Amino acid sequence: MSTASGERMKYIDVAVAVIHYQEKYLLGYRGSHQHQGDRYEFVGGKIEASEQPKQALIREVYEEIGLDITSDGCINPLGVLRHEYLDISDTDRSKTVCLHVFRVQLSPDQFAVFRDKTQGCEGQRLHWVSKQRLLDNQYVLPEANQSILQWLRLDDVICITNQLSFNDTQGLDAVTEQSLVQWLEYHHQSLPQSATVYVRLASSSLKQQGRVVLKLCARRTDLNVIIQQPLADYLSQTNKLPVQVIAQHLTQAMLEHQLQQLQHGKNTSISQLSLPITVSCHSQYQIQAVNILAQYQLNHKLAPVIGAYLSPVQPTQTHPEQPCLGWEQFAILAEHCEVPVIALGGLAPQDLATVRRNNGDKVAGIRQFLTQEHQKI
Ligand SMILES: Nc1nc2c([nH]c(=O)n2[C@@H]2O[C@H](COP(=O)(O)OP(=O)(O)OP(=O)(O)O)[C@@H](O)[C@H]2O)c(=O)[nH]1
Repeated sequence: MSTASGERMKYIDVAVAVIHYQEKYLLGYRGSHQHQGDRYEFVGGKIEASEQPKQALIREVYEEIGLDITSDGCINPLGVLRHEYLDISDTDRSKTVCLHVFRVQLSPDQFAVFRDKTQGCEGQRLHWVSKQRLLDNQYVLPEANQSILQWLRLDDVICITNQLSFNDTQGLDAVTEQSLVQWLEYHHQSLPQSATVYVRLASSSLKQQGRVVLKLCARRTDLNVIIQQPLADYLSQTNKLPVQVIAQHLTQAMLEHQLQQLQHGKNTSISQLSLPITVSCHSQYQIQAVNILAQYQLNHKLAPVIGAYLSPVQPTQTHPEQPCLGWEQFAILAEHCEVPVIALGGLAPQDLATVRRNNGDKVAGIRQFLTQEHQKI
């Protein structure tokens, strides 16, 4: 594509492999002559015209490091990122890359063969690095990769709290002291150590909800907490946002509202908080909405969308009659989502491998994620 002044605008699709074995991640190193050179990178390269992203991924991984990822291990999509680079040659005005990012989880046998490799098939340096150091930005990566790190920061397993009912029969919009104590005690006992937890509270005043979240965070300083977006805003405005809060959540209704804003040419009304965003969705239409919102946030350098809960996958104990997606439909919908998909509904933490075989990346739930047997902290 050329502009009136003859400057070219390039657009390239790239397959990117986030290869890891447990908490060790594989990075290559880009030569100084390459675009975004002298930086670490994930293994990957351009998708050819005749290829699907996953085919290109398999080819690139084989060409670059000699690993056949079709035979063993597990591949699942993480998301799609479009990023405009302006740091390029005089003849090109800009270059937009569309990164199709996949998680490639190696089997123990694959890792045993590759753990000592320090050089790829094209002579490039290879490094196995710890997840902690990778996420701490110890390795300078191409600009577009910041979003990938944000995705990886969210835990693989997310607990959701039981609802806490508020009693507004007396027009007080207050949670009874007794039910609050019970709710806190139960979650204090049942949430696993260092869990990532979406604190789901029935609608009530933000003041009431804030009180509950502050009490939970005071008792369990080890938790990583996700709360709904209006509550995050409220706590931030009152300077009370606990440090444990790692993300703000949009319900399906909030997501659709944001989409309407964008369709009417308005900006989203999500606050300027830089807290990453998670969203709930149930249909192809809502996945499109997630993709539009995620790209908008990225283009405007706003808080990134780091995960989409897609539910219900299986029947749940509380709503066995509710129609659910089933794995086949889940896999089709998840494939179209441009941020990592969190499977929810009738699942247990042990289902993570099945989730990943079906294009999801993380697993969430209530009953089977909270355990009374968990050791008291
Ligand atoms: N392989 C890889 N490429 C990435 C990553 N992140 C990212 O923005 N890119 C961009 O995606 C494009 C990948 O192109 P490439 O590696 O096939 O080719 P290249 O531009 O380095 O060299 P070439 O044009 O001589 O083949 C580059 O513009 C690169 O900056 C990443 O983690 N891995």
